[in-house]
Amino acid sequence: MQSKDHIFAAPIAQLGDFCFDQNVAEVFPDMIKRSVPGYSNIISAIGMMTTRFAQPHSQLYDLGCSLGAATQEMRRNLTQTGCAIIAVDNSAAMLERATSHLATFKSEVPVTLTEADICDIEIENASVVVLNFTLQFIAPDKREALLQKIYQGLNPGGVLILSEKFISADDTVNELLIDLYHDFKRANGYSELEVSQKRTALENVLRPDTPEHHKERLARVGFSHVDMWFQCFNFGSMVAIKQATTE
Ligand SMILES: C[S@@+](CC[C@H](N)C(=O)[O-])C[C@H]1O[C@@H](n2cnc3c(N)ncnc32)[C@H](O)[C@@H]1O
Ligand SMILES: O=C(O)C(=O)C[C@]1(C(=O)O)C=C[C@@H](O)C=C1
Repeated sequence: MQSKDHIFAAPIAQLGDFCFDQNVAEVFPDMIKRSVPGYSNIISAIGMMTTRFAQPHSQLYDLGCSLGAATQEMRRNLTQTGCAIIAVDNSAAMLERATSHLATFKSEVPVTLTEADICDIEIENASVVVLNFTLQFIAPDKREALLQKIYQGLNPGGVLILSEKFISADDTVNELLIDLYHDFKRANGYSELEVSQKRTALENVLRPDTPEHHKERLARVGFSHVDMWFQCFNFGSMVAIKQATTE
């Protein structure tokens, strides 16, 4: 039975910055399902792209894995031999639950769960790298170096799947998408107070970029083929492909 997200349901006098602590980890499946439009579609597509892009005897990375939803979907859809998945998160509470969650599924694919800052880990012999609503929580001045490391650690023909909350470069559209997003949250049972308090708590920790900024930065670090494959309101997912040597 999944616990319901009521974290911001009551007035919080000293509202601090949002963090992925025990309270969040306990309700995370409900929180992310009711807070990210298209989340389940994105997770399914990560599985489909794993089937296409995973290379034999390579590594796949889930960076900011939370409870391992993307890791499990990659594992379920891996048809190549000799692959291993490395799932990284800097929240001990998330990893603790990821360990028990992933253990409930049978699989021959080895998964290494690592508690670390994704800015500090090595990426090597990678065919698939997933940043599923994680980069937005990385300090903006650290994002390019992280993406550069990912690009360099990817094998030719490898893919980065980057899902994010976005801002629109057009103020009018940005306001519309934020309003539609809040309508989405209300339709999913969140109160005005929950929407408002969560928005305040996220202000200093979730720093979204425009799709254009993402595309420019991904091209700058070396990706040859970049575009959005999914968007719903101010949330979406991009693919960035490292040129295969035969091209
Ligand atoms: C919105 S959740 C990601 C959702 C998850 N990828 C999924 O698909 O269900 C963001 C995650 O990134 C993790 N995170 C944030 N900053 C991090 C960092 N610097 N290093 C590692 N993990 C980080 C958080 O602990 C949290 O679990
Ligand atoms: O922007 C918001 O209001 C959100 O709730 C988004 C968001 C996210 O994109 O990661 C923030 C925290 C949780 O991880 C779930 C969803």
